[in-house]
Amino acid sequence: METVRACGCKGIRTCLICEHEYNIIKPNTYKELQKLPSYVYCPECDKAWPGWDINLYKQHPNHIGSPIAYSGVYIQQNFVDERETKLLIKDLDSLPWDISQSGRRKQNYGPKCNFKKRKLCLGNFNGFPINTEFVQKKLSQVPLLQGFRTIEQCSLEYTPERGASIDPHIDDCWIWGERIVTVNVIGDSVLTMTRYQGSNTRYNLDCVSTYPPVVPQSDYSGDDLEKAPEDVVIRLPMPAGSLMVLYGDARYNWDHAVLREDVTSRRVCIAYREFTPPYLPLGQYSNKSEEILKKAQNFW
Ligand SMILES: O=C(O)CCC(=O)C(=O)O
Ligand SMILES: [Fe+2]
Repeated sequence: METVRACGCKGIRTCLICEHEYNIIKPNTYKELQKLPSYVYCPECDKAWPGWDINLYKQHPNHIGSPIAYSGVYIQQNFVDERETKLLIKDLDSLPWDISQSGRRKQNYGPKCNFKKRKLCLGNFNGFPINTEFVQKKLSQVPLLQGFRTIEQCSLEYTPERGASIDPHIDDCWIWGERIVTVNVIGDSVLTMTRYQGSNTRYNLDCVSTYPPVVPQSDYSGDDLEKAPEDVVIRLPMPAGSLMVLYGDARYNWDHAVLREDVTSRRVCIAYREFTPPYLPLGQYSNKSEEILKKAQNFW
């Protein structure tokens, strides 16, 4: 699909709008993944239980079946309350939304990054909207996020009308640090995890071995639990108001995706990213990031 599309999709990315306009038929990832063994992660017991329906996590502590361990995910429910959610949505919607790919809209505040050439520049980055400052303050209170310095904040909007989704991917590993933070503002949804099978050259994964981990690697391997099959799907709940952090194994060894079928009402989340160690103060490339880190302290 090389046609320039008004919806914002390019190449292999599609949404309902361009699929209808250009009669694009795509394999149904949701249906395909449903054929595999699947587990639903429970934030309360930090284990994944057999099943597909995301509501299964709500059965805690009365889960059914044999759980498996799933490492590298932290979910804090009710991270933002109803009053904060209402304020946040009103304030985000008072700022312009840009169209993005696969039916999403976004509000991106951060430096310009060329992932292919591994080049970073300030662009027009001037910090973050003042009305979102309280969220960053709350993030700084989370023990797992000690030392997290936000350098990119990106609001994302998904609607069922546009059939919005995000294809399975790993976030870039040259510039974006270990902890991938998402604040789910409205619209319960699901992050679907599948094992990454591709090469080390994609997503700049080859950079990971060149810097130290930020989150200490735990020695707990879930030894007492059953092992996950190779071809497995792990479903992570993203209820409205919750905080999610991906790190370690879940961050680097698994693709994450938001499937169209899991967007049943308007969903808005805010994604936060930090620099990799070489771009932090004292890092090898700190001279390239100094100005950006300064701008990132600003709220306008
Ligand atoms: O919408 C989400 O929760 C995931 C977004 C995402 O994976 C990304 O922006 O890289
Ligand atoms: Fe991502």
